[in-house]
Amino acid sequence: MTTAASQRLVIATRESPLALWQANHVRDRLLALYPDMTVELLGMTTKGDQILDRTLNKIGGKGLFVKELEAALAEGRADLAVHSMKDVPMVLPEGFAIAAISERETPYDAFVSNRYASLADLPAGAVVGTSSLRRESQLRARFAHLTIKPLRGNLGTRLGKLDAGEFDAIILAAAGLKRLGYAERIRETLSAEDSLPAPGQGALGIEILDARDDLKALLAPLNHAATAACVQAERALSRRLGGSCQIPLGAFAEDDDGFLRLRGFVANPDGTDMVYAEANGSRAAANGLGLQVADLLLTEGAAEVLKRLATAAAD
Ligand SMILES: NCc1[nH]cc(CCC(=O)O)c1CC(=O)O
Repeated sequence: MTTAASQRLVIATRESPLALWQANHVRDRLLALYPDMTVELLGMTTKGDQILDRTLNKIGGKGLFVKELEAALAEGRADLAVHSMKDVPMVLPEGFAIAAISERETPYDAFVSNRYASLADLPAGAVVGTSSLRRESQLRARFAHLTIKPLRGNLGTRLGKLDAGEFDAIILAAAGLKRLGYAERIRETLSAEDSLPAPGQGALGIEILDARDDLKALLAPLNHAATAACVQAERALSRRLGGSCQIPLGAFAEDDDGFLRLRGFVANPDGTDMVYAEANGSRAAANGLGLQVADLLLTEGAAEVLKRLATAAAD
């Protein structure tokens, strides 16, 4: 058994520029804590990166981005996998754990356009690119006059399609744009009222094999308690509602000195039957808060919305 100081760790990561930025960020933080450690990246291509002509909800959802990385952990080819928490399924496979969630970058969605300064400026028929049912339902609820078209691919690809004139505007996570140095392309940061973020948006998670107690101690300093509690509440809400990217759902928690406010919504993809709920609770009870807001949503109409979505998906 080597000590942490001289340990060699391998981080499994997707090879998109954003994933590599995130893996390098975790490596830098580890090296700052443990200067004598060796940290290497193992780049991998996932199914979610390969299949770009269909929307994620049609090809199996979020799990597509993490399965290959988990296989590398299980086979001992890597010690850690770094993920955007937004891409991590609500239920981890048996034997895996999220050992740390680092401090959140901005959680909000961003409006990006070469022609218009804000969402409210878009004229009738303007074409907005997004493949997220969460973003689409919220846009349609407030701006029924817009045309929503699918947009997939990594960040650079998406900006390229906007620049090629395929869209009047696109909606992206502000966090990814900031990390990759594209902050100046954000024309408007959408508030939580404009576009409630996705569970885990803007937060990074480090996944390990649950049995690796050695890594848990080592990674503990990278965990940010407030972010971890917010993400836990958001994910508990989403999990209770069967959360996946097949459901138009948002969940967003904010931590004010140990006191959480959690907001959630569910709607039809066309923005109708929008159900919204929120509640407050202590950081220590984050999981229960998620379940509480999920139950509020269910009793206020989300149960019917989810049932209709399930029926439609089975057709
Ligand atoms: N769905 C892909 C994805 N996963 C995480 C991010 C952004 C970074 C983050 O939320 O941490 C993005 C891109 C986007 O939604 O624009």
